[in-house]
Amino acid sequence: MFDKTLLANKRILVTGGGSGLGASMSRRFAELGAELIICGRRLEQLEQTAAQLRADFGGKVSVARCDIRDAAAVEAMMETIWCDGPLDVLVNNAAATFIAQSEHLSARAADAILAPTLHGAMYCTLEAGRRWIAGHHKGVVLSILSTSTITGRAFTVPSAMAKSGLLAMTKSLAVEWGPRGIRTVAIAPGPFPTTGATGQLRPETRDSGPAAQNPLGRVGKHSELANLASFLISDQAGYINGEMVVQDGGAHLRASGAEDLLQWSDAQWAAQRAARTKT
Ligand SMILES: CCC/C=C/C(=O)SCCNC(=O)CCNC(=O)[C@H](O)C(C)(C)COP(=O)([O-])OP(=O)([O-])OC[C@H]1O[C@@H](n2cnc3c(N)ncnc32)[C@H](O)[C@@H]1OP(=O)([O-])[O-]
Ligand SMILES: NC(=O)C1=CN([C@@H]2O[C@H](COP(=O)(O)OP(=O)(O)OC[C@H]3O[C@@H](n4cnc5c(N)ncnc54)[C@H](OP(=O)(O)O)[C@@H]3O)[C@@H](O)[C@H]2O)C=CC1
Repeated sequence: MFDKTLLANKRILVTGGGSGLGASMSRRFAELGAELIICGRRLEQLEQTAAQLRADFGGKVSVARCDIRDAAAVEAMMETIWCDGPLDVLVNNAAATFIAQSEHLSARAADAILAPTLHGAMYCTLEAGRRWIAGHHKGVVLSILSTSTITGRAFTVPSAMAKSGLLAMTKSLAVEWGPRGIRTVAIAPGPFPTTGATGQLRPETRDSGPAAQNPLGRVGKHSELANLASFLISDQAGYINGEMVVQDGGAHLRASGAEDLLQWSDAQWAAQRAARTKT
């Protein structure tokens, strides 16, 4: 659907690019000619994904082991990246969440979600943005958000708060950094099955499937999200700034996606907490 050179000469950092939707986006970006850097905490996972991309598309793919909760580590990663030249695109994809009754969230539990999802993405954005501005280089920040930014979402409140904060960042920086040649854009995905999302959000005891709840009767395909992301970061989308594009089959127009959990009994929630304690 795109010219095979859509992203040629683009140097792109994808946080959490070793697995899940980050890996699927990275795959499409590589196919469209981009040079990639993928970061995450699990080096082996990153190396495996990078090796596959190199084998399939032959382009340059590097890995950076980085926990984005650590501001100093993010700064060091950006320094290393910029040694070889500026980035053109940052994709804020890495995030964390889990389902929990909010009254049972400890401060550490809330921070476990806010730290990577909100703070980590902001550290990455600031480190890239200040370098783009200093070097008079154009840039794009694409953040992967959620429809919880529109509906709110029960039982994943820290995630909904973090994603809403990043939407505010996207809109605010569009105005502040637009004149410096930096675009900020976002995608709000609906349900796209990944090991991370399924493991954190859909325990076997949760019976209501997202496909059945969706107006289109299905979950999203990774290729659909990867194509939208490719367009938004490309020069073809050069006049889109400060926007979040929803890609959920219309699901949020019907429900926030947590309504089934309102039916859970305290005993079910206790079992959910106990299952977490055992792992
Ligand atoms: C909503 C749709 C949009 C978003 C979708 C996605 O993001 S999909 C992507 C989804 N992908 C991912 O999420 C992938 C990334 N996920 C991760 O890196 C990890 O799973 C983590 C950071 C979420 C938790 O790391 P960890 O287990 O090493 O954490 P830790 O040992 O450091 O504990 C810190 C505190 O948190 C507490 N706590 C932890 N889990 C639970 C729970 N299930 N239940 C309750 N509480 C929990 C734990 O008890 C502790 O508090 P305490 O007891 O000390 O007061
Ligand atoms: N899948 C879905 O249905 C939906 C997903 N989203 C959003 O899409 C994005 C991708 O989700 P998905 O692919 O499902 O999630 P996954 O859990 O599959 O992937 C998360 C990625 O983030 C990385 N990561 C997590 N914490 C850190 C950290 N502290 N530092 C660096 N990297 C980190 C992980 O790598 P590692 O563990 O090696 O660090 C992993 O590669 C997220 O922003 C999510 O909120 C939004 C709505 C729905």
